[in-house]
Amino acid sequence: MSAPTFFSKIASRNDAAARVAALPQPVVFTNGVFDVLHRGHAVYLAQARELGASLVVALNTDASAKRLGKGPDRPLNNEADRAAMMAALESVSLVTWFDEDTPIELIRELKPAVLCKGGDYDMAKLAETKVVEGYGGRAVAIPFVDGYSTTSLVQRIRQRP
Ligand SMILES: Nc1ncnc2c1ncn2[C@@H]1O[C@H](COP(=O)(O)OP(=O)(O)OP(=O)(O)O)[C@@H](O)[C@H]1O
Ligand SMILES: O=P(O)(O)O[C@@H]1O[C@H]([C@H](O)CO)[C@@H](O)[C@H](O)[C@@H]1O
Repeated sequence: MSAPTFFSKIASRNDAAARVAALPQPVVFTNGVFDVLHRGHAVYLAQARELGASLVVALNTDASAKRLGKGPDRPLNNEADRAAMMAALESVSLVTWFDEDTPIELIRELKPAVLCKGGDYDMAKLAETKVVEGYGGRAVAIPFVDGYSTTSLVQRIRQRP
């Protein structure tokens, strides 16, 4: 049996710029850990995709994700597994990674037309917003879907007897 075609949506950091340039434009970009997927992520990504013709998801590498301090054993899913789950979603056009603390360098390189985060972020306070607006792009917060977060899901699973 051959590998599912969605694996072809995964691009190395080195290949990301060329792959993004070949996507239908305008490109929407988002970033994050996306450790254990939940409904909030699925709705968020589908709504982000509607803001353009393609959606690029940049995942924190495992080393970068660990530095965010979400917990000593986070991420629970490694970077290759998180990328596979992202690529399997219909709303996602391309998946890549970044190893820094923020996606700023990658955004400078890819120059997406739209930068998205969930409504748990104030876009006006993000350094990424200045970068995107600096080349004529826009930064958009997608409404938060209440009651869904990976951290609360993991806590609930761990509390079960
Ligand atoms: N419930 C939600 N509704 C809308 N957007 C969300 C929701 N949860 C996360 N997002 C967005 O998804 C992206 C990735 O978020 P992240 O992987 O940190 O999810 P999380 O559930 O908050 O995880 P954690 O609890 O581990 O911090 C971010 O842009 C975030 O704003
Ligand atoms: O999954 P998260 O925690 O939403 O992802 C983080 O987002 C940060 C955001 O873009 C700026 O605060 C980013 O800097 C961090 O590297 C994670 O991707």
